[in-house]
Amino acid sequence: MALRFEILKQDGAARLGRLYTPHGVVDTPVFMPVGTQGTVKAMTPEELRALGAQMILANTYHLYLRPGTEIIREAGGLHRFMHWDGPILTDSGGYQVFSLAPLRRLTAEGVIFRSHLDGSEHLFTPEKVVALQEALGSDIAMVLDECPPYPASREEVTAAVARTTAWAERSLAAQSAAQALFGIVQGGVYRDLREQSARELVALDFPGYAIGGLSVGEPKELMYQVLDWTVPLLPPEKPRYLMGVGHPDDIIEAVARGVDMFDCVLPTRLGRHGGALTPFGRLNIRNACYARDFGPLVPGCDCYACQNYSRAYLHHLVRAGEILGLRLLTTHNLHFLLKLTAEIRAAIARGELGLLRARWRERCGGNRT
Ligand SMILES: O=c1[nH]cnc2cc3nc(NCc4cccs4)[nH]c3cc12
Ligand SMILES: [Zn+2]
Repeated sequence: MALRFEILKQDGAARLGRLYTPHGVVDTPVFMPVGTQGTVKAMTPEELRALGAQMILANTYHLYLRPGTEIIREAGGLHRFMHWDGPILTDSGGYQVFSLAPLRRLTAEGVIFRSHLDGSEHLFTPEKVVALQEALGSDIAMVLDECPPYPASREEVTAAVARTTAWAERSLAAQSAAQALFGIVQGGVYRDLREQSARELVALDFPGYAIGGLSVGEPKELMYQVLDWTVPLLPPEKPRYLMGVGHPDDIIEAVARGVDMFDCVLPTRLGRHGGALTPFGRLNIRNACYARDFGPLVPGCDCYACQNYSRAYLHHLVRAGEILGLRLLTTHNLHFLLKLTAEIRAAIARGELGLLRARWRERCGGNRT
């Protein structure tokens, strides 16, 4: 099914856009909080909405194994089941099978794997994964693809591209509901394989395209180079989604190269371990130096956590394993990334993304954001 995508402004390769989904309009560039098991961990949908979240991601692999997509279908679909009425994108599970499931076998038909929960054996085929996502009722579904690890040989990546294209074709043929399906470009870090994968998928005329096979441990510079090769080959009038990204600096660099959609577990996963995103890199509140620091988590941050609690209190909560600690850190980290993407959209609207990019580079210097 086609997905209406409007480009309101260009700033270099960066685009300010609007994505019209059955569950609402999304302003792009957009950061999607990750709700792997049908919840963005520790956050209610109302809190997500208040933080400015527009669209969230859920994982077909996890929801298929538990509670099962049939239960979710009987509940009326994932939106009703989890009480989130905004757009939802579901990942197909190919990546999760490779990164989570012990024992898996790739065949031309699909991937056989054992559940990481109880060891039971399952088969994912392109057709089955489309059907699962239709049962979940997500607004945007991803094809079953093969994401090679990093590093991977040319032979491995060549085979992954061929399988990904063949599975993409079968996925389109298996569609029966009005759900937008995105193709996923693979090709590792090999320019010719990226070009081949993009060319083959563009010929299949998907309503949107994801760039896969990145944020899998490769150096940042290599990820940016793969984007330089790949993004220009994708239809400019369709949305581009960089899977699993990411860190603030990576989001800015990818937007500057023409990417519109992002997802990453960083803000929630980092928050659960006491990590906080700041304009100057990261801070870990568990550090003893914060035990008597009565200032805000991040001075100048206007989020609920920074406005109402001290570093000392957050240090205590996280050290004591108190649930409120991870909720407050998650609140701050999601606010940080959602606010950054709002600032990116405003900068593109003003034709000043270059300024934001330069400011971010000088503030962060080399350290990880
Ligand atoms: O090629 C892909 N295909 C389908 N889903 C993906 C999800 C992905 N997520 C990451 N990285 C983000 C991560 C965060 C923590 C573990 S991985 N890279 C990814 C690549 C793919
Ligand atoms: Zn804050």
